[in-house]
Amino acid sequence: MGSVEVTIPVIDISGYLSGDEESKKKVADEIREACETQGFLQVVGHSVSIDLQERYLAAVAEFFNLPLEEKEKVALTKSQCHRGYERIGGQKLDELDDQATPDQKEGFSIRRDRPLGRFLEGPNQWPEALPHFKTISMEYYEAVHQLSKTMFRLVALSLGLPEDHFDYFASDPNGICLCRAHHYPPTPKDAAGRTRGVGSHTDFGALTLLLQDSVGGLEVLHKPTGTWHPVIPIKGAYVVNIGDLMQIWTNNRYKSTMHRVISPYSEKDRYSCAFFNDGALDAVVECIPTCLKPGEQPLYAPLKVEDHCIKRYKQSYGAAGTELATAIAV
Ligand SMILES: O=C(O)CCC(=O)C(=O)O
Ligand SMILES: [Fe+2]
Repeated sequence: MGSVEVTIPVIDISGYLSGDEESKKKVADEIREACETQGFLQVVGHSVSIDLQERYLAAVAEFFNLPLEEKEKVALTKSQCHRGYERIGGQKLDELDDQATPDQKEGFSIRRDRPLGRFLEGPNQWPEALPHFKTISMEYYEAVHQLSKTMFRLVALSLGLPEDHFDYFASDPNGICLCRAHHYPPTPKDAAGRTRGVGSHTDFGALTLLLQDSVGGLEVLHKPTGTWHPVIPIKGAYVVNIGDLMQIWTNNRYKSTMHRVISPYSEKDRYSCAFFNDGALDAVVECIPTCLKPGEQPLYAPLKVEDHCIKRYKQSYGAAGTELATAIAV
């Protein structure tokens, strides 16, 4: 695939979690290097157990296996706060091609459960046909949110900032984190490599943690050559990538990289789950002064998370995203 080799670094963070100062520095250095080059890395030696990941992915597979009418009972289109089931083609995430076909994936989104409030704030929807799905999903949500907070701490250290610099954002109890499970149906040989699981996009938030099974298909763009490179699945690992907000904070020092899911030939279904930490609606993201080199100016105006999310939801959900944004504006 092209003549350049792009290897996504695998970083073991157990030394950081042990609290040993030397190891903390080493891990922070590795994170910096990965964020400055490709903006993607894989994390192992973390706090989420393989047992929990496996139980969760098994429950996700059970959910997507339900008859369509059961899944439609908890459809995202019935939610006023963007939670629940998205059928195949519900979202179109392609920033490179206007004519692209909608994404060939189903999704199921959850966030923190709360009363209906502002944009994206409200209750989750749960399938009655699968009573244990709520318990395991929320257990997984809490565990991956915890790891997300850890990753923000590591990113802070990697930028030479106090370790708790992003805590207000990553741990805000009013945060609008999104945990979205995906199902990509098997791809027949004649469609392999051409089926768009997810179109090319960057992630809107600050930092994404993705759990993927062993099927593969996630690819990242190497911008200088325009070539795509696979993120090889590693059992138990999280693919961590920089999102748009972190790119703004760091004035492009940390890269929010285009990625996509191309479906390889497979008789197996692919399952993945992405956790996006977008902070709270009122958070304002702007260039961190120490990320400016002498003589440099901020490349982006300060951005309120709420405005940014409304814009990006409209872009990727079309009419449905617009309805959602209008609903909250009144
Ligand atoms: O399922 C995957 O591997 C990636 C999904 C993704 O990039 C996204 O949901 O933003
Ligand atoms: Fe993504």
